[in-house]
Amino acid sequence: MNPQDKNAVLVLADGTVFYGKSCGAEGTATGEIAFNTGMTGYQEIFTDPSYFGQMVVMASSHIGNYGVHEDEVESDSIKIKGLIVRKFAYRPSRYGNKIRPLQDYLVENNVVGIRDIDTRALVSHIREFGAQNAIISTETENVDALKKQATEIPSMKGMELASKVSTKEKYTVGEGGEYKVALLDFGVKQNIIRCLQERGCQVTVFPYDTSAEEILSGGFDGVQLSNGPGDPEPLTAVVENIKQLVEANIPIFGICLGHQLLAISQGLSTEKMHNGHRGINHPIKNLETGKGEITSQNHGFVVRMEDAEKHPNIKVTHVHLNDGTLAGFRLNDKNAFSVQYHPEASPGPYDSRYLFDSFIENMKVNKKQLA
Ligand SMILES: NC(=O)CC[C@H](N)C(=O)O
Repeated sequence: MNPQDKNAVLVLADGTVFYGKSCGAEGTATGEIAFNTGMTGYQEIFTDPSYFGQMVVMASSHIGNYGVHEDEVESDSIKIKGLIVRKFAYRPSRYGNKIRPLQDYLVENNVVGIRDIDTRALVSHIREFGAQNAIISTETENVDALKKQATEIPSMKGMELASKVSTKEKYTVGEGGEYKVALLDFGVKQNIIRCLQERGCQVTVFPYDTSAEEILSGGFDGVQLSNGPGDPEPLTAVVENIKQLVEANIPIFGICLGHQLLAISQGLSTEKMHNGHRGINHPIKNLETGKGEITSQNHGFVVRMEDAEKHPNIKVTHVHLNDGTLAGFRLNDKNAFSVQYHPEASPGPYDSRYLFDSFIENMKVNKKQLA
C-alpha cells in the first residue's frame, strides 16, 4: 500500500467520527479542535505558539500547495498538535529553490494529520456545537476506544500553557535601537518582535514569569505583553507582575493573551468562547476613530465586555463587529492599552499596524516627560 493512502480517523469528544486518509506523521494526536478560515498563511499558523496544544482544521480547501519556506515561520517549530484538511498537496508548486513539501515538514515535527475530510461539515459542526477536544489517529481499528479516549482529554479551560512555549533565557534583538522594550514572552510570534524592530526598538525578550522588579530596574521605555496559548486565568503570578508594571505607569501594549492578562490585572474576568475567532478577515471597529479594520485573529478566550464597560478606569476602544465582543481597551489613568487581535498579523492584513506606532508614541512622550 502506498503510505499516502493509509487510513486515518478523526474522533470528536461528542462522539462524531470523520474518516479520511493520513497526512504528516502517523500515530495519534489529541487536543482541542479549532478551525482557521484563512485562505493563505498556513505555515505561519502552524508555527504560531498560541496554537500549542490545539489541532487545527483549515477551512481553506487546499493546503500544502505552496510548500514551506524556512523564513515564513512565527517560531522555531510547528506548534499545532494535529492538522485536519480537505485536500493536501504533497508536491509544492511555487517559484524558488528553498521551497519544501509540507509533508516533510509535518513528519520532521512529528505532527499527525488527516486529509480528505469534509471540512465544511466539520467547521459547521464546531460552529454549532462549540469548541471541544478531539483525536486524530492512524490506528483506525478500534474507534470505540478512541471515542472513550476523546472524552478523557483535559479541557483547554483552566490550562496554563505559556510556560511550555516561553523562552527559558532572556535575549535581546535589535541592539542599539532607540526605544528599549521589555517583551514578556508567553509564546511570542516572531512578527511582533519584527514589527517593534522595524520601528527602531531594541527588544529584550523575557521568560513569561519574570518579576516586575527585574523589568522595572532594567531601564526600559515600555513593556510588550505577547500572545500565547492556553487559558489566561491560571497565570496568577504573572497577573500580579503586570499589575505592578501598570502601577509603575511604564507604557504597556498587550496583544491577545497579553491583552487578557492586562485585563485580569485590572480586575476583569475572561471566559471561554463558543468556538473562538481564528482567521485573517475579522472585522473590528475602532470606537475612537470610527474606522473599520480587517484583522488577523486567533483566540478561544475573551475578556467579558460587561466587566470592561462598568469598570471606571477602562475605556473600550475596539469591538468585534461579528459578535460585539471586546476587542481592545485602554486604561484611563495609566499608560496601557491592548487588543484581542493581532496587529502583527502574519498571516493577515496590515490594517492594525498603527497600534505599534501608538505604542512607540506612548514611549516617546513618556521618555520626554521623564527627561
Ligand atoms: N493568540 C493568543 O494569544 C491566544 C490567547 C488565548 N490562548 C486564547 O485562546 O484566547
